[in-house]
Amino acid sequence: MAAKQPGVTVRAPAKVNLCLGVGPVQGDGYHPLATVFHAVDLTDTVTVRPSKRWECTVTGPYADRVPTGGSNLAMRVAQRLADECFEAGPVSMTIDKSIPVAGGMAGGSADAAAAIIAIDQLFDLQLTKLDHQELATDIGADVPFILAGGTALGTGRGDQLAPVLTTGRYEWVFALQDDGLSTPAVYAEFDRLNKGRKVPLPQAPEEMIAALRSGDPRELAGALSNDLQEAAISLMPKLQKTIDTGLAEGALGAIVSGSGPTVAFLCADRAAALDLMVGLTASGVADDVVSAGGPHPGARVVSNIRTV
Ligand SMILES: C[C@@](CO)(OP(=O)(O)O)[C@H](O)COP(=O)(O)OP(=O)(O)OC[C@H]1O[C@@H](n2ccc(N)nc2=O)[C@H](O)[C@@H]1O
Ligand SMILES: Nc1ncnc2c1ncn2[C@@H]1O[C@H](COP(=O)(O)OP(=O)(O)O)[C@@H](O)[C@H]1O
Repeated sequence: MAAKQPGVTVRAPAKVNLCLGVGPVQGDGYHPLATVFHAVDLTDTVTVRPSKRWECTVTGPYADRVPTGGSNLAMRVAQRLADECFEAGPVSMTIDKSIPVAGGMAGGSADAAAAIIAIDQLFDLQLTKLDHQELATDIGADVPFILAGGTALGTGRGDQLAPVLTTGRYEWVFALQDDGLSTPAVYAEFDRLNKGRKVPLPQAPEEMIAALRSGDPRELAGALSNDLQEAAISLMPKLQKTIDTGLAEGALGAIVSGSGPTVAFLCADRAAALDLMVGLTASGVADDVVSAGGPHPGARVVSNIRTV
């Protein structure tokens, strides 16, 4: 086993589901989805260096909420590749975390996607795109999209992807909560709320796809939808006030991001986003407020470290 360079740094984006259609739970415990993923320029940065022993350090505002052992999704990727590939071995990993933890923005998936690219390059494994996708799908349903980035239709568990044509750039404000929501708990709440109802299979989101092609943020705002929103609000009722406040403060549209509890607000432009950040911060309906634009590329190498 020999690393080809002293270190590799990869950056990976957060996502918001612009629409999230959820079908009835299947025998494997997963729900069939029809979702449009959208990557935004709120990113985590993962650096790997060859090491004699496994190490993981997390920095940034959410560091204390992220595991550093084998349950860290990025470490899981690195350890899997070390087990499976003769050329790969232990690494010292640093995760600089800006994506909220358990926020419905795929932060753990972003780190896992970054680790796939970083370990491949560090040990020159020469994995194919298909190898990347298969490993990503195995780690988690959101990981394949984070590798791809941009805006994409996700079906199956959310891991079957097709790119969606978009025009222009969209400005978002995200209202964050200190407490996270567990993804399995939100899906379980969706099942509980729908007990006795016939949940249809999710349909292709044609209105959303047309809105993205138009490039008009007002049209996009009208097409936002999330079948998990009711469940997320049921588990965290204060999110309804966050949504109402952001809309009253001028957001074009609002949606719980994935399984929540982050709320995503779509704004007319950058100036409107900055105004909304001020309004949301002053109202106290979020523990933190950040802005980001999309679409953004998927996980990418930002530097090959040449000196140790
Ligand atoms: C809800 C979504 C929307 O994009 O993301 P988040 O908002 O959590 O980031 C995803 O479906 C989350 O994807 P991800 O967090 O990668 O899920 P996984 O680790 O594969 O699965 C965790 C658990 O979520 C549930 N799950 C996940 C995906 C899916 N299509 N149906 C499900 O029921 C299952 O209970 C599963 O055991
Ligand atoms: N690299 C990682 N970053 C964040 N959380 C991680 C990571 N690896 C494992 N986890 C675990 O996964 C859980 C969900 O994390 P995250 O991906 O941020 O949430 P979500 O699925 O809501 O987007 C966390 O509570 C944490 O225990």
